[in-house]
Amino acid sequence: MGRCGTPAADGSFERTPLSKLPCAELHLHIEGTLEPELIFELAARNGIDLPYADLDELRARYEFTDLQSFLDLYYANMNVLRTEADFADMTRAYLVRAAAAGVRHVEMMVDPQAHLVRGVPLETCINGVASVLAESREEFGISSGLIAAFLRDRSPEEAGQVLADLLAMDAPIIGIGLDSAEVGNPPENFVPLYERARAAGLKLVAHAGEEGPSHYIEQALDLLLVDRIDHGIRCMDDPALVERLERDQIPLTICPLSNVRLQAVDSLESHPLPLLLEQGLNVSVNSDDPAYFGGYVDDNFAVLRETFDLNPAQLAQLAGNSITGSFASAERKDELLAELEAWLLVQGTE
Ligand SMILES: Nc1ncnc2[nH]cnc12
Ligand SMILES: [Zn+2]
Repeated sequence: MGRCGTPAADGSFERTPLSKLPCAELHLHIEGTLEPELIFELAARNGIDLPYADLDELRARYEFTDLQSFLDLYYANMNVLRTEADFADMTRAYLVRAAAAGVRHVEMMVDPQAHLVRGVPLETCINGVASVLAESREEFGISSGLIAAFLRDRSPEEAGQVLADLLAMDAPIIGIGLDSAEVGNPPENFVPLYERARAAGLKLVAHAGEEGPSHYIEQALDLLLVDRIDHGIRCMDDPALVERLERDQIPLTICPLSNVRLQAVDSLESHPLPLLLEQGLNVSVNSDDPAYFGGYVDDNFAVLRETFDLNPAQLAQLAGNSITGSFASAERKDELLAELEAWLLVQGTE
């Protein structure tokens, strides 16, 4: 199928807007949804002096050269999150936007250590986020799960203690993840953490091959035994690994706008996602930290569609991968795949 839409008088091509593509979002840091307006609102509510005079001054900082330059601002802005209500408001704001984007299931990460080091108790961040997720299906039509992500640039011992505390409080988490500064902090450092999480019946994901080398992806698979890889784009450096990812249908949660903004790729045009999709890998589209990278999941789909001229069947394949790669129940997956099939049928007639 070619482009759908109508050529404008000046010859440019105006695409017909697609009706909401139903999908799952599998790679989303809830703290990365903290929009500048909410940062100012929470700072005022909590009596915090921000180091920015106004929204424009804050927005001027959203120019990143690499992952670390983003992480510095991401962690600094979290300082406004102090109470359960702050975490709950941030989570609700994301769900409102995600529902508008077509998200029907979300598995979101939270970074407990980033709050603990600021003196915010585990219960405050977990209960604040989880209280809103508990109602997400009823309120927003979005089923959900929470993943506790561990900071790989802090010690494995600290991560182990936080996992023990999460288990002791019976935190409503479905799995664990591994994020923050990747290069120099390989998956192999966290083998005992992942063993403990697996023994507790948790699902396992890890960022690997975002900025770090392709063998970090292999370590995450072989040593941590992860169920999916967050990012994974550096697999392109190793054809045998690409073949393995295809053969074993390992889900890769890809974040195109993030990769562009953090300069993990030279440009959107050179992003490997279409090649990986064409080669049959289980790649999905996600927003990572949408408040920082210029768009939510629908924006990511829109730029991909525009840049690579993706047709509805290809968009449905990407959305289908997000559903099959999720940890949703078999029943929920069937429900969402049926919705997607209905979406695809309608595309031909719009
Ligand atoms: N893209 C990303 N990579 C690693 N850690 C993160 N934490 C939040 N966003 C991240
Ligand atoms: Zn991420």
